[in-house]
Amino acid sequence: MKKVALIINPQAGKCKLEKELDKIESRLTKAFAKVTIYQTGQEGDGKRFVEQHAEEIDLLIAGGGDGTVFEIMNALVPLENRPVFAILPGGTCNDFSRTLGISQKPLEALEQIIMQKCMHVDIGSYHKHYFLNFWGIGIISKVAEEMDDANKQLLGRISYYLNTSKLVFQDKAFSLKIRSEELHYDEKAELLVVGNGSYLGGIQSFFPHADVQDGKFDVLIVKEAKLKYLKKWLEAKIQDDYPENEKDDDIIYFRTSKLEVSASPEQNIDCDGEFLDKTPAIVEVLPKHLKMIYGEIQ
Ligand SMILES: Nc1ncnc2c1ncn2[C@@H]1O[C@H](COP(=O)(O)OP(=O)(O)OP(=O)(O)O)[C@@H](O)[C@H]1O
Repeated sequence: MKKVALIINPQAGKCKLEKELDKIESRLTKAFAKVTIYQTGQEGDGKRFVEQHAEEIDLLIAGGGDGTVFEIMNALVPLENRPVFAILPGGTCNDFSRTLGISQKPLEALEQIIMQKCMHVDIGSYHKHYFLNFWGIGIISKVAEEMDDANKQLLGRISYYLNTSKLVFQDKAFSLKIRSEELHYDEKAELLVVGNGSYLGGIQSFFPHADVQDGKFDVLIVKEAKLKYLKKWLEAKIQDDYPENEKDDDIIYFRTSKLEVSASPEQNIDCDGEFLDKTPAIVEVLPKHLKMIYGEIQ
């Protein structure tokens, strides 16, 4: 790979990457023949850069938090000639970079990127929006909506779970209808998570064994989000083992490549932490759609 572009959000993660930018630039220019570094000034700049320049380059690096990666990836996925994509993690959670075994230390991550180990990864899609990590409705979106910024800054990813534990005591049930080849569902639920990557909120929580090359989502429906499930999810993290729940009627887990989802009342959709739409939606895998750089996958 010769032509490389790094799009960096200098504000992300309390300027984590910006502080290392001189070192990042000198290392990249040593490793590649042509390097362009573009610093975003506001939301939308990353998208414009991709639309104008991505098809001319070999490797595109997104430097920032999950919001920056989401914006850049969403502009990249629809292009016909897509460069190899890499994430230089610079935010709080950096979920997909973790799934790909990329170091959370920027200069170590940069060395992994320079090694250029690539794999084709699945992308989630709905209504021409794309996600790397998850798509969800129900208490998952409420967690993000109700998370205050001060908590997020102070406690980082742990605040995600503190908020979840608050929410399991509230009644958030809605009528959920799912149509997929593997499952038809017509009942009350409090949570639906469609997972692509294995990390959520910086923790390998819901789907520790998710495979980003299998052309399938991991889908979790929780009928009633009792506190015992929160305990199970945390235990699953600790034991690195998803709780098999065939015996537990309140949790349904299945895998699929496409599902149609509707809800009553309509629900806000949380797509990799961004809120763009409400239900109904058709959620689909784009198999092995992006070629991405990976590090040490466990
Ligand atoms: N220069 C900039 N100043 C302010 N916002 C920016 C800038 N460049 C991009 N943005 C927007 O800021 C939003 C948040 O960025 P991002 O998620 O990368 O950082 P973060 O919020 O610090 O990270 P995290 O969400 O992991 O805590 C994104 O939607 C992005 O488009």
